[in-house]
Amino acid sequence: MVQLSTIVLAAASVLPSLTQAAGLHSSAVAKGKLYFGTATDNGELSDTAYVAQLGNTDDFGQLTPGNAMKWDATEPSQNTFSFNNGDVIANLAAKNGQKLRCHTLVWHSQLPNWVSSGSWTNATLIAAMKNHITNVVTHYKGKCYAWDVANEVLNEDGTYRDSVFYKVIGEAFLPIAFATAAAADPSAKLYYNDYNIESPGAKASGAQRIVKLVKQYGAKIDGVGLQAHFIVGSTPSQSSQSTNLAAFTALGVDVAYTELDIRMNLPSTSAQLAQQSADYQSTIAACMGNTRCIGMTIWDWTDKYSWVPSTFSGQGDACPWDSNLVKKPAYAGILAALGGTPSSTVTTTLVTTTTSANNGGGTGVPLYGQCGGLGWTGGKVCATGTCKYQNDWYSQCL
Ligand SMILES: O[C@@H]1[C@@H](O)[C@H](O[C@@H]2CO[C@@H](O[C@@H]3CO[C@@H](O[C@@H]4CO[C@@H](O)[C@H](O)[C@H]4O)[C@H](O)[C@H]3O)[C@H](O)[C@H]2O)OC[C@H]1O
Repeated sequence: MVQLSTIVLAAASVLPSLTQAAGLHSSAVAKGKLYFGTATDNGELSDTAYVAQLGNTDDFGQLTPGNAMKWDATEPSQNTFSFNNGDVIANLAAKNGQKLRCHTLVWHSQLPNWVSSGSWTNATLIAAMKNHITNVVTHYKGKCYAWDVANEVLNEDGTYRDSVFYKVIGEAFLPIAFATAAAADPSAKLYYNDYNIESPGAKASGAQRIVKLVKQYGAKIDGVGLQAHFIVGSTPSQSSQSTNLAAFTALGVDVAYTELDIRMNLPSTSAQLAQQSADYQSTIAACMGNTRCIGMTIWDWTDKYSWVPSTFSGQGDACPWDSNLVKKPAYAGILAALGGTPSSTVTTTLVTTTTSANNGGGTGVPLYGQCGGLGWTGGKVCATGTCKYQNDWYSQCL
């Protein structure tokens, strides 16, 4: 009996090093990335529990406003600017010590009517676009780590989308936009941002053409944002994403995952949640494998406020936390790809420590419902070979 107590106390004395939990952002930074972050939106900021986790800088070192900096929000009528909602999020990020990705300056969507339906000439639209960019970027000067200068200007085949900007100005609207943003805030990183450019293909090639175009005009472009609005089970493979990232970074720009979420048909099943975890993990791993993939942002962190259900009928559950703000298996998948240390309870650690002779550790990929792989701190093998997902990690044998 005395001997057993001694063993338990000895195990407890090493607990801090065994149970030190590192969150998503801390783990990303420890591996040389600038941030792991999340989008947020003004309507969510009255939810106290939501705001508490949003400000948890162990998980989130960066925020992106989901809507507050778009053209319809910042310049609803010509030359009348409104920064109230954007300021709320910029100030919150500053208060929390989080980087701010600013989103977005030139986009065909969420444009006020005066832009999308105006009677423009080449000269008047260039002037209006430059005025918008100059005012908005100047207002946030010094506060934005990066700006998504242009968003989604490509069709799926890599040709230009038929936006008012392309129709009236032609492709020159892109270098003009980047040059204008650079003049207003020389220290902000300037990004081209799009979806379905996360694996090689015509649209990714189109984005690479844009990088070259902007550079050819002598304007600054620092990076390409890959939105990564994926679907469970059809997320591009890690190798395809890695090849794709390398094609961008070979052009001398940074890359970042800017709007990552992975949706599924509802209602979700445990198999879908397991696949979602694997899909998040392979995507984050692709970024981790490229030194110029500087950060990762999820498009909000909880299903409670995800944009997905209102946009894609019958789909949802796209985030790493569920609508009760509880971590899903996806969280563990992301953390494993970041090389982070999962949190575990004292009980788990003690059991793990005293059964280390059965340690099944190993270097495998941790998947929902399995244990003994990377990220399962003690490497404990359950009698059944499976673990129960509880709290925020696989903490009990079934
Ligand atoms: O409150 C929401 C905002 O959260 C929302 O933010 C935008 C969300 O994503 C970006 O734009 C969308 C990107 O996905 C496109 O659909 C894709 C169609 O192809 C599929 O293969 C792919 O999986 C889909 O993602 C949407 O058509 C785009 O709108 C954009 O950068 C964010 O600003 O905006 C609407 C607000 O109500």
